[in-house]
Amino acid sequence: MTYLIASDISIGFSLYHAQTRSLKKALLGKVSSRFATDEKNRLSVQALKNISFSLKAGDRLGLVGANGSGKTTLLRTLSGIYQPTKGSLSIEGKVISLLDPEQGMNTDLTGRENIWLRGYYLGLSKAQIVRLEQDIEEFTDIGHFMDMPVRSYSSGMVIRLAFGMATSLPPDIVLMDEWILAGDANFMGKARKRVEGMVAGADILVLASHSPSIMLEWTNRLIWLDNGEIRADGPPMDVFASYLPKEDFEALAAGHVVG
Ligand SMILES: Nc1ncnc2c1ncn2[C@@H]1O[C@H](COP(=O)(O)OP(=O)(O)OP(=O)(O)O)[C@@H](O)[C@H]1O
Repeated sequence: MTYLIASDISIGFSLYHAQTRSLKKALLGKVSSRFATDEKNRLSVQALKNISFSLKAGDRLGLVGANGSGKTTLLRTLSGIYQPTKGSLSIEGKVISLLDPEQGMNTDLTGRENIWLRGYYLGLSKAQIVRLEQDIEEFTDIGHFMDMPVRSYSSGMVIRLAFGMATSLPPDIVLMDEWILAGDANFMGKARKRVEGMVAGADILVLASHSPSIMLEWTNRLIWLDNGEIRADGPPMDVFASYLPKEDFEALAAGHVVG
């Protein structure tokens, strides 16, 4: 049984490069400031504060909020990149995260070597890795670059490879940031089909995006993050009614694309 439960999660980052007295004073003095000092009197920013929700099979959660509201930090926490400073996370199911294009890749190695490394890491047999390699090679369509170091790739090629690798094995839980929607139009058609297939087969989706139309298409529940806290949680149109400017909400309700 797949589930994901976040219980009272908070995350603070120490800001090692912002320790001058005047800057501290300016940032700490603000009302409802997200800045605080840690136990060593270092300035820290509260990226997430008391986040709780639970997801079960069939849930498609969207994260919305202004720049810096904590969406990426929450996705990274759910994927295990960040440890919560407070609270806990309980997850059952195989998680695939499409968060940073280069995540988990060694850019000094070739695309092919990265695929084999990933295969070994996942405990696959040689025959399984060969199939994985063929699938990814065909999908990414980057030709001889497959045998060049990843650091020599264009950003579009890195996205293709990362995307191919991340979507090649069926997950229970998919964590996605909106970079997945960037890329050349030609590739996007192919990529979208693949991601749709992957999400359709998964039990749970968590997606962060700034596009209301994408959220309506992909999700059945929204959490609005505001300054690292949950401001609203509910069906997408209910949350959009308070989150979006009136004219955008009306356009969305009328079925127009709102990017
Ligand atoms: N590694 C880090 N070190 C210090 N502060 C960080 C770090 N990561 C995030 N933050 C801070 O945490 C807060 C939340 O950032 P986050 O990137 O999660 O927001 P976001 O909602 O994803 O924004 P955007 O829509 O711009 O991508 C911001 O104030 C940001 O500056």
